[in-house]
Amino acid sequence: MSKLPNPVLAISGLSYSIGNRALFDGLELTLSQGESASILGPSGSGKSTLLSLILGLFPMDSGVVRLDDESIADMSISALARLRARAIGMVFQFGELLPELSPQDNVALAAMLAGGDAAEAQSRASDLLKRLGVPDSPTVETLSGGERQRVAVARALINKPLLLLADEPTGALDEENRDKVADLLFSLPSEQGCALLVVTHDRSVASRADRVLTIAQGSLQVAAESEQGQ
Ligand SMILES: Nc1ncnc2c1ncn2[C@@H]1O[C@H](COP(=O)(O)OP(=O)(O)OP(=O)(O)O)[C@@H](O)[C@H]1O
Repeated sequence: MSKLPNPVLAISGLSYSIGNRALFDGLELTLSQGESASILGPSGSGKSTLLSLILGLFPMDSGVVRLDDESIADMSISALARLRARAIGMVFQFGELLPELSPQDNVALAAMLAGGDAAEAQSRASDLLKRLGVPDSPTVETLSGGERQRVAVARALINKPLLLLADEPTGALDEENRDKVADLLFSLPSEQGCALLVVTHDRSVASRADRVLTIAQGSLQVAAESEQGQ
């Protein structure tokens, strides 16, 4: 029997407090390539903080976060930055694109910053945007919200990440664009072989994931069906 690959993300015993409030207390989460999970939760429950801890943006109080089998707490800042660039793609609520650049330049820039060749980056960006159905435009400012968010997804994918993190990726979209972007995101684990972790308030988005989780008593629990909107 062939050996299963190690998980892309493995969190064990993660604890983190802000002041005297324990946001996480022994939180566990494992995600492998091809899998998706969503985290639902009210405002302030710690969803964005969890993503920041996974990215190693600030230190946890205790526990272990392993990305592509490397423990991030044991890494230097520069090694962690390289691991992030190589292994993680990130989609934010408002896209966070550079408004004066074209869709293609927004996407290609992410590949060039990761050390890719400029001509190859442009060609891959153009292919990816075509596949995601984004029209050409001199700047991203003239695109619709849904189109801009698809540019953000293309930018997150250009370096072929093992793990895609999305923080309220549909929070700024109307219902039609929300559904298109959610369909696209949740098609990626099987099409691209990445793992996907989405944090959202939106049950209809969350329910597309293989596992729908919620933060309760400092850890992740499977969300009740009533919470999942099913
Ligand atoms: N730097 C900080 N200093 C103090 N409190 C903070 C800080 N960052 C976050 N918090 C608090 O930690 C809690 C979790 O915040 P977080 O942004 O992770 O929640 P969230 O679930 O993502 O919320 P939302 O859905 O509104 O984005 C909140 O109560 C927030 O006020």
